[in-house]
Amino acid sequence: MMGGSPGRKFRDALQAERPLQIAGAVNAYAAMLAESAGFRALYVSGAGVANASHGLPDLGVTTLHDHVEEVRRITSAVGLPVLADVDTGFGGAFNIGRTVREMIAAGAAAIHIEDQVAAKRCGHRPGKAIVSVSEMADRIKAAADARTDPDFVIMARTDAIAVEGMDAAIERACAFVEAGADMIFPEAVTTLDDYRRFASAVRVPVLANLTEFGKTPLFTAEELAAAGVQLALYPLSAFRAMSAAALRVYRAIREEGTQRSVVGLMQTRAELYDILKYEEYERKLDLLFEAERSEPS
Ligand SMILES: C[C@](O)(C(=O)O)[C@H](CC(=O)O)C(=O)O
Ligand SMILES: [Mg+2]
Repeated sequence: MMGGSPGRKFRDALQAERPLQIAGAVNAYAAMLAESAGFRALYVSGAGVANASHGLPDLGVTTLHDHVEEVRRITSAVGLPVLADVDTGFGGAFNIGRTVREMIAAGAAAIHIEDQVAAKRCGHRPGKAIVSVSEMADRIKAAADARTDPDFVIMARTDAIAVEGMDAAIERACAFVEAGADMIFPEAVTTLDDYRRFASAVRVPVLANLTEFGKTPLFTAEELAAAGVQLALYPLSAFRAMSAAALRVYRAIREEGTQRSVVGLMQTRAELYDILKYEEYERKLDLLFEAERSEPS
């Protein structure tokens, strides 16, 4: 187990694996599943917080508190470093400072903050609008200034490719690094060559967002490594799979009057307990009660 602050652990994980694969986890149990599958880092997706926890679209409706709460639940359940999506930072400079402090207190290792206007959209949908380079640079400065742990990672996301094109997006990314961003998340990249261009221009780690049904092809880790990408994000992959499976189960029960045809889709009780370390808890209870019984009254 690597030691240090969550930010340190995230930076160490990046050294241990190229690209560092980061798994989206929509709740604490999903985080445990990802940990058991061997991931070294986790992601709290803004879309995940909105869709999975609140039944809302990813349109800037959720609050700092909603995101922090999700991070806290996950960092309480697993020891892996967590990258948290904070959308546009939840307000002006003071709000962004508060966002960073609250995220550090909740145990996050890193945040990504984007250059969309506050009424943000999913990065893979049309109709995005972005703030000026200087306004976004101010967001980064406010975030970096609020850091209470120097290893806490501030990642700048730019949504500019869809709005202003590749050249402008690369120029922006360079300005954000200048303003203090530790890593860059270019959103909705469409080719490996574009990743290569980003990686060689910014000289800090670049993240590829491999969200399904979006604008970025599902490049492999190997392809991304060859293009100089250092972080590979799978924000909603497990959530999409869980949702499809859940709907099949709900429908089968309604249509067939029994769940028998879909039991094969389910994780068994034994598998669930294995992930939760249920038996360890039971043993602890037994020991506690034994101790109580043997205490003289
Ligand atoms: C990465 C992302 O910001 C998220 O909130 O998970 C989304 C993912 C998605 O909507 O597929 C985004 O790319 O905007
Ligand atoms: Mg998001």
